[in-house]
Amino acid sequence: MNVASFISTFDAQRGSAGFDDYKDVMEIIEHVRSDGDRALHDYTAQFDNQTLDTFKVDKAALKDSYDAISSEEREALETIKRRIEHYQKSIKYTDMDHGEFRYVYHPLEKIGVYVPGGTALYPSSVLMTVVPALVAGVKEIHVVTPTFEENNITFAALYICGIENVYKVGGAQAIAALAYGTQTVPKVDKIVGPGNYYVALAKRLLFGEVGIDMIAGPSEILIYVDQDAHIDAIVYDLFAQAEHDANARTFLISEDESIIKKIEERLEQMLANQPRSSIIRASIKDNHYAVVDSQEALISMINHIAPEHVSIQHRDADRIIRNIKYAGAVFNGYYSPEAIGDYAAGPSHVLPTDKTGRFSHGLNVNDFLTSHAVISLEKTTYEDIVEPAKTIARREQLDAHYQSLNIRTE
Ligand SMILES: NC(=O)c1ccc[n+]([C@@H]2O[C@H](COP(=O)([O-])OP(=O)(O)OC[C@H]3O[C@@H](n4cnc5c(N)ncnc54)[C@H](O)[C@@H]3O)[C@@H](O)[C@H]2O)c1
Ligand SMILES: N[C@H](CO)Cc1c[nH]c[nH+]1
Ligand SMILES: [Zn+2]
Repeated sequence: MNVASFISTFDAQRGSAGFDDYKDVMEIIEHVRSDGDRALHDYTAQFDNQTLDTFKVDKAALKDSYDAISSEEREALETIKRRIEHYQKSIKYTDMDHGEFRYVYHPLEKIGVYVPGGTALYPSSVLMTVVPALVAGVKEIHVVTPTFEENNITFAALYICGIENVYKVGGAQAIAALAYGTQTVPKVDKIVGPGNYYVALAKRLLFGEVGIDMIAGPSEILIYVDQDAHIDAIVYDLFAQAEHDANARTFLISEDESIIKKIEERLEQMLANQPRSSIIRASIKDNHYAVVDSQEALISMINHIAPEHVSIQHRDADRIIRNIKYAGAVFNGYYSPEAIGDYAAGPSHVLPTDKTGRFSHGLNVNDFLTSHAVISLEKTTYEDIVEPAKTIARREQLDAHYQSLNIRTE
């Protein structure tokens, strides 16, 4: 497929929700808003097959989970946590004080974190969301997750982060619970974190009632290769995103048609023995690859789709990466596979999907801060800048504005 038809097929197939999906998720949201915990019980039974006495996780259960993981797992979580902390601390804004104007930053008071748990455990998503929030100074963090097994590594990661408020509930109903509050789950100011199609749709619908970080839905990767690509490594890189969800998207691009053919053949062979092969097969569509005839076409394709992950395993990687404007995160070369970013590189793996990278960015410490300007002018500065303000106030025919400015110059 060439680039133009690839882009139009992509746009046509894009998972923008149909009316029925909106209707279903709106119904879930409305039920949670009016019936609180009772609705959470209903949906947890319907979608997660769980009948729970309470959603709130006992603090002791978090500690038990921590005690139950191996020392190797504990060390891995702690090492990754330190790396994420280090990265997030280095990008925290500091106050800029120029004497007259400054911005002040405050951590958000009360946030909700969605940690996915439908088809896999996500302790890495605990670290990638909670650590930036802690670095920002958020004091009250409430975590929802459809993680029901006893002594699990997601709870262990929460314990390591010192999180005490955890609720076993997932999907759109968990987002609605955090947005409106229920008898058990408190209303928060902002919800962050990734999740499947239903979670992403609920965040979309509830934005405004509650703050959201971004649309971080089903995973995506675009991989650009040249003829020297390591075929098996590329197949695993594609599988690694496809295995998250039947709605994940993978794109394989090259100017060399023969390498695409080789990767596609190998992909079929390797799929036979791959765990989660049915999810992978559902996710990898027949038309997920394209042959580009120029790197300019590739770059415009990337900037159009703004994929969650772009992996460039091509001899011209540096030149291409310089020209990418919109993407969740960009991975340069063979030793920067996307999966290292999922766990240990440092930047959060919570990234915008479904083209929303054109206007939003990966989760970071600044998503947990609000800011406001403080303007304090002396008479001389006021007099220096007031005339253009008066001119525009007059032109806007907002007389009180004009008088408010003018009276101070008389
Ligand atoms: N973009 C990112 O930054 C990022 C990061 C990590 C993971 N992810 C994505 O997170 C997702 C994890 O998905 P998951 O499903 O394993 O876990 P999940 O926790 O996101 O979703 C599970 C919940 O979905 C709800 N659900 C399932 N089927 C439903 C239906 N038919 N109707 C209504 N609700 C339904 C259930 O309540 C269940 O608890 C994947 O899509 C993965 O790609 C994205
Ligand atoms: N690739 C996912 C984001 O799309 C993040 C993740 C968590 N664990 C493994 N992978
Ligand atoms: Zn992943």
